[in-house]
Amino acid sequence: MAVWYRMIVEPLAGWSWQRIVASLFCVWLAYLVIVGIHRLYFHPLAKFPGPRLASVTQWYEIFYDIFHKGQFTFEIQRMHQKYGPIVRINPEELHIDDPDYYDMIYATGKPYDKMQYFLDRLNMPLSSFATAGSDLHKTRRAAIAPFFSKQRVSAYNYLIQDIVDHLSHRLSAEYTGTGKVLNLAQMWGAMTSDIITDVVFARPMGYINCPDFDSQFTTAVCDMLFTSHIRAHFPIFLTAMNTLPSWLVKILAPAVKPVIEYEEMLELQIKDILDGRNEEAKLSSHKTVFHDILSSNLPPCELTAGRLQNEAMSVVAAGVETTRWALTVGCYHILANIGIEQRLRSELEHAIPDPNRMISVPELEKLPYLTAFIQERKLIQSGLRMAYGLCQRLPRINPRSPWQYADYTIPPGTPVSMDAYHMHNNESVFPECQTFKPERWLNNPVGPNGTTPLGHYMVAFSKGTRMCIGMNMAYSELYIGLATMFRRHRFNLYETDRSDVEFAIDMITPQPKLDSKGARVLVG
Ligand code: HEM
Repeated sequence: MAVWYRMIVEPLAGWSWQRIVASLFCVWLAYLVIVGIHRLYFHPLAKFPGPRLASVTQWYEIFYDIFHKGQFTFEIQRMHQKYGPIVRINPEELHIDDPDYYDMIYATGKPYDKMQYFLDRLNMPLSSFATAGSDLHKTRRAAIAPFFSKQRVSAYNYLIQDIVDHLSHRLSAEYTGTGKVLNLAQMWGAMTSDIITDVVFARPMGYINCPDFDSQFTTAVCDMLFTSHIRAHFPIFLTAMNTLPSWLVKILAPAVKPVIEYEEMLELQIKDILDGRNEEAKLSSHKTVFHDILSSNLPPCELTAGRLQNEAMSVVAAGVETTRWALTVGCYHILANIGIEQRLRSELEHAIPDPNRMISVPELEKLPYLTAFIQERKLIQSGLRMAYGLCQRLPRINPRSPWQYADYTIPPGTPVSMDAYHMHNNESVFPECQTFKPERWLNNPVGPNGTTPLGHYMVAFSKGTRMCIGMNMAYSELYIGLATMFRRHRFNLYETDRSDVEFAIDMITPQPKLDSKGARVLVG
């Protein structure tokens, strides 16, 4: 008989089940106490400041993420107010609030990893975005990078302008002067979804034709974000969900049905592409991201349908919600500040005499006020809690050497995070950071040291080797979308105030208060 049986099972033979359960409970408690003591006094991060409870248990973060609905980013801010610029926010991770340290963590050309447990959040483990190790990430990113270069994105600008023109025609036909209420987030969501599906798959889905611009696709992307904390903290749910047949999951969890349908749709599209059946792509005037991936140096194991589906999902998830929210918040602040709206309109009218003949993105980039506005919108995305790209922290790991922060030596392998929310809320860099001021970006402003350009502290797209790969496309969407809409249409806010665009809930991307009906306007 096995030794373990003689040592463990035989002595328990005479025990009642109550005694066994009570004993197991005591062993579990003792284990927790030992782990807690280790984390508090003997862990490599024991000397770092922070709430003791957060150092002892991950449940501190879970409480704010899940039970308090996306409030951990705000809790981190409170920790910094109490404990200083470096805090231990959970048993294994540090967070830094110091704008001058950003370049150290988010450095270019450094082999820094991402944190594994964060990567389950979006259920796309094979994407570049969710690849923890820096070497594999570098290979995967290199395969999609050419597609997102400035030059290639410039070549797609006509597609973006076409989609925005279509949207603009719809506003003229259906909304202008009719009293019909327009939900800005829905409109921009339909647009960003169409831009991505057209550019990525060369298979435009026509979401901008949906009644009220209410596209199921955008809703699915949003729903995906709303389950992200549960997936991050309890990956078992994800594993269980992934092993069940999708028809069953759709019945058991109807809320995730649109997400699953969306994934299935992507899978079919990718199979079409791999089988050469993607007719739209063949007829299309431009290469899709898959042309780049398939003609890259990636080995065959990196070119499976599952991997490509994950990559596509990540591009869609990263590109739809971020840009949609940025445009929505941008519009709100233009309309809520009459002086800003007038100044922007007069610049656009001067630069674009005929509203039906829009100018190119490079020409739009030269308009100082529109550019300042877009910078300030980015600032607001992160700093003023009104909008964001990604509001959640972005942990990085230096696996081989320590980082030094002030007197603290951070052990190799420790996840260290910073985020745009703290960066852009820093009063020493952005005085009156709660005020929306495009003017702060005019005349080449500098940071607090008097020499570093202010733009250096803008991190909405992050920095370094893992920074946003879609930044050029996002800029094109912002320039073309805002310039076209404000050159051609007049909007008045409808039953909407700042709380409808204010960052209240962290679901990786910022979400407004739960009972918001959205930023809405009437088109004049
Ligand atoms: C205003 C709009 C946008 C903002 C603020 C934004 C922000 C960001 C940030 C902060 C990251 C870094 C995430 C991390 O470190 O974990 C990121 C990554 C990424 N973004 Fe964006 N993004 C925007 C638009 C887009 C668009 C339009 C696309 C694609 C069409 C896109 C595709 C991606 C991808 C694929 C990554 C992962 C890159 C990698 O891991 O190498 N993003 N984005």
